[in-house]
Amino acid sequence: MEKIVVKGGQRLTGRVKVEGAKNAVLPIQAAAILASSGNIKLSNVPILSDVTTMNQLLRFLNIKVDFDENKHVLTINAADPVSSEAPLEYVSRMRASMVVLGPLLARTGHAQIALPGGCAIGSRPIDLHLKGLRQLGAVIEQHDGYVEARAEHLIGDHIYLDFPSVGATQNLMMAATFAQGITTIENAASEPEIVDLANMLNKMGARVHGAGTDVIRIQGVNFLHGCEHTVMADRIEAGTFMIAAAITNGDVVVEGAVAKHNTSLIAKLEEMGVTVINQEDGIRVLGTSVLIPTNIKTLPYPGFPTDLQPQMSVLQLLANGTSTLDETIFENRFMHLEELRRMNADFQINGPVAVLNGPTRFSGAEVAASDLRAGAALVLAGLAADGITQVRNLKYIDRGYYHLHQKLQQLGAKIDRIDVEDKFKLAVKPSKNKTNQD
Ligand SMILES: CC(=O)N[C@H]1[C@@H](OP(=O)(O)OP(=O)(O)OC[C@H]2O[C@@H](n3ccc(=O)[nH]c3=O)[C@H](O)[C@@H]2O)O[C@H](CO)[C@@H](O)[C@@H]1O
Ligand SMILES: C=C(OP(=O)(O)O)C(=O)O
Repeated sequence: MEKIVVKGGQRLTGRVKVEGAKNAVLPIQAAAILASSGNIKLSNVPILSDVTTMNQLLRFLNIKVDFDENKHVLTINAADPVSSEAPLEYVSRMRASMVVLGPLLARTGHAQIALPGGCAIGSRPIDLHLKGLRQLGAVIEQHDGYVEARAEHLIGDHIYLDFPSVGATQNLMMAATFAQGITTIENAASEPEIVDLANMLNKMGARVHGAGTDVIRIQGVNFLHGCEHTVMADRIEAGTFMIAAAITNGDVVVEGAVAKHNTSLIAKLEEMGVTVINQEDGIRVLGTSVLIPTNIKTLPYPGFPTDLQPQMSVLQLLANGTSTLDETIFENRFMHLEELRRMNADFQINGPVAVLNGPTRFSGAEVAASDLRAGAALVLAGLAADGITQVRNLKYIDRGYYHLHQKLQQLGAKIDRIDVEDKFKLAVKPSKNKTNQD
């Protein structure tokens, strides 16, 4: 078992580079299923366990996948006949496996996917995905823990989403590329990752219009082919480093970060007294010694992203007074706060609202990540804490952050990733060499 160990108190300075976006590349990998000829060549692909899981799932579906990790280039070829079943083994490891439903159904007329169930942050139903696919003419049944969809032909329709679900919008957009006629998705999600997927689909020969707004129109085509595409920068990873800079009163340039993708975060950082400068090569964040409290509500894009809420709660807890956090997207996304209590945080949770009483003097403790962003939040709290913080359950952090500890190290953090077994072995058999325990 590995842990991230942080000795707090260092001001972060310097430059850090953002990877390609996890939440953009996963649906884009799934979209490759639709290409019955040619290679899909993806650049700027992040090296993350979720990307590996999606690659394994594609291979299981009889699709050729080659990931050149040195170059961050992923080549996918789905020219051979594709099988249509995604078993629980993959779906349970990564909920985003669900986005193969739309493309599999469109390509093969059949898709059988293990039901994902909930996860640590909430229940995460897929009713909107299924409702939309039914409107396109799919017959859908649930049995033995699977959802099974069939459709000889999908036919375009007007779909209204009760909530602008990111995954449902992606699944429906991909299914509709092969539907006869025109599909309109109203109250569609407008996240930048939706735009990235639409751009990629259009390079494959699809006709998707309006992505990035709340009405997306897709004119069906008969055939999609290979293309080349560069995955957008990860706005959540970028935001995590921007918050880390603010947490340590640092001065950090987040290279490759796109300001227009993080306007809500920038507005909230500025409200708290942090200086944010939009530069040609990224975003520079300069901290402040006195953070002003602020109230935050998570919302669909362009509202404040739920995926930055746990990290931002750490900054709010450092502010000079009481802040609130209203989590409207996932009903159970405060798990990190209970761990932060072990680091001296003072807060009350009233349903979807957390009242965070700052200023907090975090003290180091042993804590465990319950999900990806909770893990990032605990590492960030460790950067500001007195003493040593040890964060367990790194498998969650590895889903969405590439070399988080090394990147923070480059910025001056005293942070390491250690194998607990090795440490134990070291403790029982001390080496003659002197080791630096910092
Ligand atoms: C891989 C990926 O891109 N994951 C992101 C995606 O997840 P994901 O696509 O799962 O998120 P959704 O936008 O679908 O979910 C948002 C809300 O809608 C609800 N809902 C969703 C679908 C449905 O059929 N019925 C339903 O009720 C969910 O329970 C949740 O409360 O968007 C979330 C919201 O920005 C982010 O936190 C995730 O990081
Ligand atoms: C919730 C997240 O991802 P997923 O939807 O893959 O669980 C996330 O990226 O924070």
